[in-house]
Amino acid sequence: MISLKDVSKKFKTKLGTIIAVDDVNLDIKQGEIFGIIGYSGAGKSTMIRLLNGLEKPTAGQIIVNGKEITSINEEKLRQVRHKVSMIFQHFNLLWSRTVAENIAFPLEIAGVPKEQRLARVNELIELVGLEGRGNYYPSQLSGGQKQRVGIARALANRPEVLLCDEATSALDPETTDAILDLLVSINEKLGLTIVLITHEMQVIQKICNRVAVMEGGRVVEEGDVLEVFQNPQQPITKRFVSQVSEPTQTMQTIQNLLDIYPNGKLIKLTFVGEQTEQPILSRLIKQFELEVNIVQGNISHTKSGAFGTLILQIDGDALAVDEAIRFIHEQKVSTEVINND
Ligand SMILES: Nc1ncnc2c1ncn2[C@@H]1O[C@H](COP(=O)(O)OP(=O)(O)OP(=O)(O)O)[C@@H](O)[C@H]1O
Repeated sequence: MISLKDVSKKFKTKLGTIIAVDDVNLDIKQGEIFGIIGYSGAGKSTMIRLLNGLEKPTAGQIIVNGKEITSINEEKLRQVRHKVSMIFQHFNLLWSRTVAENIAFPLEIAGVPKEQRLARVNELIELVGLEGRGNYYPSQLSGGQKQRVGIARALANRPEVLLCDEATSALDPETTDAILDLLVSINEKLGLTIVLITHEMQVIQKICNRVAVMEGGRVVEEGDVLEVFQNPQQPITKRFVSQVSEPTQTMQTIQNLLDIYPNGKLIKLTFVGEQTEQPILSRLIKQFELEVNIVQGNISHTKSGAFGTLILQIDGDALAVDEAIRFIHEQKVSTEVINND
């Protein structure tokens, strides 16, 4: 559906050249929800602007729905843009227009006759759950309702791709969940491809099929969400995953335990699927004469399945501790020793 081949984007500034996107290769499949995650300055916004043709790459090719958008003329680019729609963190609504008039706006620009426009607007109002709000002004709506208007407006001309630019970052956690559920239902009902950029791993965990992690303009890791959660490779990915699986209090407890018991070992186990059903902990305690302390346990649900993490503190004879870790490893449970660094 969308392919990026060796794409780079450089900006020339007074302070020198900034490489916002650095040699990126990506393939986003039709009908999937694809997440791009990174901290501020990683290059996410530039990526999304490249995908809708608002920026031209300095090098490389971008193919959207079979069309190479890097070299086509303005007229053809407009046609492609018609199929690629966008929603924004701050909604970008027209404040002097009602909900219905906001949703109708792209239809007016596309020259859709009034009667069809009205019918389409009503359909969209129902789709996004804003029945009865058509005559409200944006100032009379909650944040979540404003984003629903943004989504309805983005869908008006039946796009094939929806780009979401930090679409839930201005919303509280409950409203975020409701908007993410709406995006999933739209993706399923309409078969729409969704590409979202975010700095929140919860968003990726909840709705994405696949994820790309960006750092310094590069895609440093990419894969199925469940796999990336289970087995993050890069330090930055590990940090993002721990946003979800290890609350801040746990990190504090871990630090305290490392300080109090410098001799014991803290290990993190990651389970997936049927591994979660094995009595590994009781076997460990029966087989080894060690002190085993549960620091934290957690189960995270992703779109393609659940995985669990368990942080244990094991103390006792150093050789027995190493053997116990080997034992856990043999049960095909991913094991990581947490060090004081
Ligand atoms: N038009 C521009 N001119 C010069 N530099 C730019 C321009 N747009 C982006 N940059 C620079 O490119 C880098 C990547 O920026 P980008 O906005 O894409 O990152 P981001 O991950 O979206 O971060 P944020 O969430 O803070 O917007 C930054 O160093 C930024 O300052």
